[in-house]
Amino acid sequence: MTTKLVLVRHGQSQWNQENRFTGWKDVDLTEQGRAEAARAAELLKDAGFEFDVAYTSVLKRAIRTLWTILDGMDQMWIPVIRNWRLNERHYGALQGLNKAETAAEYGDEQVLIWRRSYDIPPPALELSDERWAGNQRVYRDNLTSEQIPLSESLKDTVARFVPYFEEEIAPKIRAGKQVLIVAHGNSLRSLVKHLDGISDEDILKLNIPTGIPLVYELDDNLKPVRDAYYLGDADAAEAAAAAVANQGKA
Ligand SMILES: O=C(O)[C@H](O)COP(=O)(O)O
Repeated sequence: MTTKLVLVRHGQSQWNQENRFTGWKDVDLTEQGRAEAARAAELLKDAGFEFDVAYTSVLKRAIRTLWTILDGMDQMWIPVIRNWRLNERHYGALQGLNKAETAAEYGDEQVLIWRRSYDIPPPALELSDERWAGNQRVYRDNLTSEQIPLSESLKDTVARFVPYFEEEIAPKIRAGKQVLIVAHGNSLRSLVKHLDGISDEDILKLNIPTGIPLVYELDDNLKPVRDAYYLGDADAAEAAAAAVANQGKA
């Protein structure tokens, strides 16, 4: 049996628009981001998707994207599960800084390492930093202090998201349920790495554009039976991914 799994990165957020490192900062969608989510709904509806369950993070840019997609598809009734394990990779002390300005200060190469290396985390937050996620009820009440990151590499993101995917989401897909996951650039990169078996080196080149549904067709072992593909205009998706890559250049 082949089962489809759809991944969507949230639409453009306020800090995407301002080109700032976002991570766990809970910024909302821009008007363009809302339009991207509405367009994703149209593409999914036209392709005939009927979802059984949806997963998202506890960050409003992803939640609102999911709401907009389900609203546009008239499937708002399906179960929605929010979990912090789908959150964006934590960007540590870089959260809030402008990406191009950071590249001008530290160099494009250093910013590429912080953004895309597999196991090198960005500089860590101090526990006393007002940006520390433990100051917010959503994390203080639901995570242990060890689970609240001060910074995360992609490897750290894989370590918190992929086991959740395997334990919670994979059984649903194996049971033939049509699953929608709306998450973030780097939490989705960690899942794509896992599904496609991408090496630690090659994952550096992978960029995921905002608001475009990425479709996997998976066999019973959750191995892709063909390359995953973006719905809609493939050239536009490729150009949008290239634009994401360029955000970290001076
Ligand atoms: O957290 C962020 O800034 C973005 O969601 C992803 O950023 P990146 O493409 O710079 O890793």
